[in-house]
Amino acid sequence: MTAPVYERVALIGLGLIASSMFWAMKRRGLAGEVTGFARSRATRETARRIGLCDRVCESARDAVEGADLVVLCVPVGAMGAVAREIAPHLKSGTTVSDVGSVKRSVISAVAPHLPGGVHFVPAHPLAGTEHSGPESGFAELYDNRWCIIVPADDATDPEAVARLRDLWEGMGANVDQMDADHHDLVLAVTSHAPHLIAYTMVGVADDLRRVTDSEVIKYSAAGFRDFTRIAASDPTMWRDVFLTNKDATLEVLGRFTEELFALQRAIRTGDGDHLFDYFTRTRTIRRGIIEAGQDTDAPDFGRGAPKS
Ligand SMILES: NC(=O)C1=CN([C@@H]2O[C@H](COP(=O)(O)OP(=O)(O)OC[C@H]3O[C@@H](n4cnc5c(N)ncnc54)[C@H](O)[C@@H]3O)[C@@H](O)[C@H]2O)C=CC1
Ligand SMILES: O=C(O)C(=O)Cc1ccc(O)cc1
Repeated sequence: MTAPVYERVALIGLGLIASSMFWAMKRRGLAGEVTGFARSRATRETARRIGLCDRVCESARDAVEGADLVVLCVPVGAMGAVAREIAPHLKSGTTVSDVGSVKRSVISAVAPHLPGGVHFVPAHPLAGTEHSGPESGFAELYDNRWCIIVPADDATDPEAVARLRDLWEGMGANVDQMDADHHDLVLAVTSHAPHLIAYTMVGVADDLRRVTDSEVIKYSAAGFRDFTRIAASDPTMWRDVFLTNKDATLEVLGRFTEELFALQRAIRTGDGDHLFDYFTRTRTIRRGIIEAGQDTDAPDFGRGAPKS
């Protein structure tokens, strides 16, 4: 057990990410009391039944009252509305953070609502699964994964940043810091575009089912199974990710399409050298990741550098 990093933490939105935070905080005694709120009554009832949060409140206002840290764990498109609702009830000196997969749009949507005296320290744990809801969380989700802290501006109180860093490290994560635009571009390459490609591939296979009958499922190889896992991710969350990280995702998809066309052309023209060289280059990238110790064949990404 460690000393609590925060006496009072409020989690708004009680799905995979918030529930994993709760169990991870409890595992190491990182928070005195954790309150929670979710919009749906059914989610609040489930949370109470499984002991998720020390106190599940009937309003966001009650949950944040007196909190030292408030973490917004709702879909990216809902962050602004939640910030507006809680803003008048935050005490001075509170830190507001979030866990959204996109940072620039969350900063733009949340920051204008927060009163002076409240520290805004956005963050993004690079850890998740295709499951959602209060029952999908587990204490180990963040172990040895990256969490990226993205201070809203240069004037952010360094002590507030350091404290949030302590919390994420206590929950098992390795913490890095980045600016919002860089974060959104990196994530468009490593997470957002790959998710869209998985959604597309599963959609294509489903279209072809008319031709292949149930063989798509029967003979699906490991690669395709990974696609189906990713394509089972929450539709609301991913709709919001693409709508709010529009520019970076479109930039990456533009480059992806160009490369795909070049590979398509190589196949059509029988240009084996092009295919061989391309696959040799990509194999080197994969080997580099393994040598850096950033992959252990885990199904999800975001494994942080091993703790020394
Ligand atoms: N699922 C993943 O793998 C990861 C998700 N994230 C980010 O974390 C955030 C939460 O994602 P998950 O926990 O996976 O979602 P989830 O779907 O499991 O949970 C979301 C929760 O927010 C609640 N909610 C939705 N709108 C609300 C509102 N307006 N007011 C109050 N509660 C509301 C829902 O009822 C639900 O309890 C998202 O912003 C997502 O981008 C970040 C890293 C990984
Ligand atoms: O399950 C997977 O493969 C993921 O990619 C998890 C994930 C999804 C969204 C994020 O913003 C961060 C991590």
